[in-house]
Amino acid sequence: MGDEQLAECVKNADLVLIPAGVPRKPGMTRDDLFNTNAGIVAHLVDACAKNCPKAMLGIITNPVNSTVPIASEVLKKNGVYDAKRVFGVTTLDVVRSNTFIAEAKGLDVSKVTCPVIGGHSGITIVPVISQCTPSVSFPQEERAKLSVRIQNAGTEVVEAKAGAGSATLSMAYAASEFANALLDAMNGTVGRVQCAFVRSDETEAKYFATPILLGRNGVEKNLGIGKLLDYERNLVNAAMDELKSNISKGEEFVAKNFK
Ligand SMILES: NC(=O)C1=CN([C@@H]2O[C@H](COP(=O)(O)OP(=O)(O)OC[C@H]3O[C@@H](n4cnc5c(N)ncnc54)[C@H](O)[C@@H]3O)[C@@H](O)[C@H]2O)C=CC1
Ligand SMILES: O=C([O-])CC(=O)C(=O)O
Repeated sequence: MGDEQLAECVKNADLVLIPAGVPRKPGMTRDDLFNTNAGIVAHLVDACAKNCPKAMLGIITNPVNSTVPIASEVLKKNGVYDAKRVFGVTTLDVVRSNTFIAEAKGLDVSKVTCPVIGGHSGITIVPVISQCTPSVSFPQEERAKLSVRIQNAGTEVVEAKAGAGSATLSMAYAASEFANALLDAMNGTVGRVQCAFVRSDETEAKYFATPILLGRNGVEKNLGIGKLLDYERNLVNAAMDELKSNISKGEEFVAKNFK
């Protein structure tokens, strides 16, 4: 797509979802996509900054832990950054958690909500099973197994598709859940909550996914991490180094490549 077409495509948009870029192949981490996808996201967000500066942005392209900081830095360079309007879409981690918990407990998946906090790759994905609604309990060994399966679920799909891509359709489902919740909130529905990877003061990482109360202007309130089990707190601690390094990598990319 040429720049003019792109400008036309996003002109005056209220919400832009960005899933453009390459998906993983077996043996790759999400971070391995950085070299290809960083520039794609920066280019598309730059077009948004110039043609729909007030739009909500939902960044789906991996590595989300880096592409969200990239989007934010590009918006800053354009003088139109509003942290309340930039989201990394991590809903698929919640969809997976809900599904696996419902399967394990014989529950109706549409009635299960399990927050997932942190980031969107491997050990940075932290399912908070202790905060699941309805309340569920697992022996520690089973909780740990389930948490690791949720962390590796994207890789499980990439391996199963054996080079034919990643979880495209479940990502589309998750993105529509996220987008519909945000659109409802933008139109005045009160009480819409989604976990998303946003600018955050919850931890020492500048961006961190937590449940977010959505409103007309995007992030209405960050609902925070809440109470964690020691096991979950250890998962958050274990995520920190990778998360911070993914975030810096995104910021440095924009600092180096965009004047
Ligand atoms: N956040 C999440 O939960 C998830 C994120 N993903 C990520 O989403 C991205 C897309 O994955 P899929 O849809 O499975 O891949 P896909 O290959 O099916 O689709 C990628 C799309 O990006 C477009 N594209 C490629 N280069 C572009 C460019 N320079 N400018 C504009 N568009 C471009 C392609 O034309 C294609 O339509 C990948 O980075 C993947 O890792 C995938 C699943 C879940
Ligand atoms: O794992 C991948 O490469 C795609 C993705 O983000 C997911 O399925 O959650």
